[in-house]
Amino acid sequence: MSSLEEPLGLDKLPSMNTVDRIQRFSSGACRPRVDNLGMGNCFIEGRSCSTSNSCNEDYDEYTAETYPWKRHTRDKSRGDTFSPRTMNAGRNSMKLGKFDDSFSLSDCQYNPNCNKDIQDMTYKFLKGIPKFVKIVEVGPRDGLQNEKNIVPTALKVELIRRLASSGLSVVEATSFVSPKWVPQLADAKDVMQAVRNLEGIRLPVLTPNLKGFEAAIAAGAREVAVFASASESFSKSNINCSIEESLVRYRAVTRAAKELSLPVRGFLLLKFHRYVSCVVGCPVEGPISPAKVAYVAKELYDMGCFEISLGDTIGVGTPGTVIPMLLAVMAVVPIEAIAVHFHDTYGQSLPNILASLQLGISTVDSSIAGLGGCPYAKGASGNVATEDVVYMLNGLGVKTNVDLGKLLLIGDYISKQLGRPSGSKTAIALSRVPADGSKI
Ligand SMILES: CC(C)(COP(=O)([O-])OP(=O)([O-])OC[C@H]1O[C@@H](n2cnc3c(N)ncnc32)[C@H](O)[C@@H]1OP(=O)([O-])[O-])[C@@H](O)C(=O)NCCC(=O)NCCSC(=O)C[C@@](C)(O)CC(=O)[O-]
Repeated sequence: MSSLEEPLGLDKLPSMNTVDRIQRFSSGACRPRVDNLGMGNCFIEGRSCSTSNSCNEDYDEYTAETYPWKRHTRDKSRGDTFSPRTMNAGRNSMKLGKFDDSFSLSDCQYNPNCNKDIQDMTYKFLKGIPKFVKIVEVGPRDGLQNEKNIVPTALKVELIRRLASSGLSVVEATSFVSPKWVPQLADAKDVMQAVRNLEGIRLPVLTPNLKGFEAAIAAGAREVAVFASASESFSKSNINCSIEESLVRYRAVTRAAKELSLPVRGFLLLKFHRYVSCVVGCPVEGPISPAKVAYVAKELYDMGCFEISLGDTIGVGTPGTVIPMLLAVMAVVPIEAIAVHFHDTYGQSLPNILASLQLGISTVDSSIAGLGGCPYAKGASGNVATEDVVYMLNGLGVKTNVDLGKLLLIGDYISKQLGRPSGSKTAIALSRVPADGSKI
């Protein structure tokens, strides 16, 4: 393994003091936002509140609700104990069957049901995790944009319809970009017109400039996303302009959207260049500093993007690189406006998501069946699979309102239509479990 391939070690992580400070900042960041883009009240850990004090008060109540064993430890006389069962919440709770028995070891030393140290450690490890996580499904856009064969419009529309019925509240529908650059999404207008009246679902679309924005609005889009890069070379290869030029374009888009009172999401494409050499053979720019990422994120936020999705476009980040980058962004953008978007090239998505959740981030992008890849990012593989994210969140007791069973069926459907196995580890694992042994 060359030094370029070595993951960053713990010694490169910020000190706990920094993390504590930022966590305090994140509660402090719980403040009303003055704009008309749907962020009037702060929204932290799945609940809205209007002042940082009320958020702090809510926190105690929230931790007690989310981690019932915290209360249980205070009331052992009732015989209540921490049980793995309490980790599961929401519509898709895992029904623990045979596996549950394996936790009931007679030796108390190894039994989480009666070991207070384990309860305390578990609580400490999980306490920053939000109670509710919003999943932004990007399969129909990011997932399909890199498909070599043109996917029929009717299939794209059917995929969006099915995803909308799974409990997801946001499904990225398509991109109004140049068909010369992304031929797969040349049918953006037809897709949008077919799904525009779906109820109970937000359907943002990507718009790289005013031309794309106007086409999106004409086709019925009611939410748009702009996408900037933290790397000059990547900005050039993806949207054919410098970072500053892209920010000028996006200011025009956000201004136009504001006039129509439409929300704008901002994507910030990252490349952890330290690792690029092992993917494409030549590091062009060296590492992108967290400060550079924070600068572009703040520009997007200040121009009116209600949410900034931080995208590890080629999936090379590890918690060692992702955490410092997130801390830098959290210092300038309120935590409730930050989302994370990981590709799974090196299998780092779930650890990166867990680290993000521990910092308090509560919006995660993912793609059904792990579809995806960016046509202008060589080596980019699929996004983290939505099924895998929901499986992990269910296991953590975090609510998503998404039905994992339905997701698995949709993932199976689209994988079969595209003629390839699912990229979801959960889907693959469960497809091997006999029907009567399924835990879902
Ligand atoms: C930005 C441009 C358009 C600049 O492309 P350009 O060639 O510099 O544009 P131009 O202004 O010189 O115009 C060239 C032609 O494109 C047309 N044009 C111009 N704009 C549009 C438009 N909106 N829709 C349709 N057509 C358009 C324009 O009308 C003209 O047509 P012609 O006169 O030659 O017939 C181009 O580079 C482009 O479309 N890039 C999109 C690349 C892309 O979609 N990448 C993937 C999305 S980013 C991503 O996947 C990462 C993300 C978000 O998922 C996060 C992560 O994974 O980390």
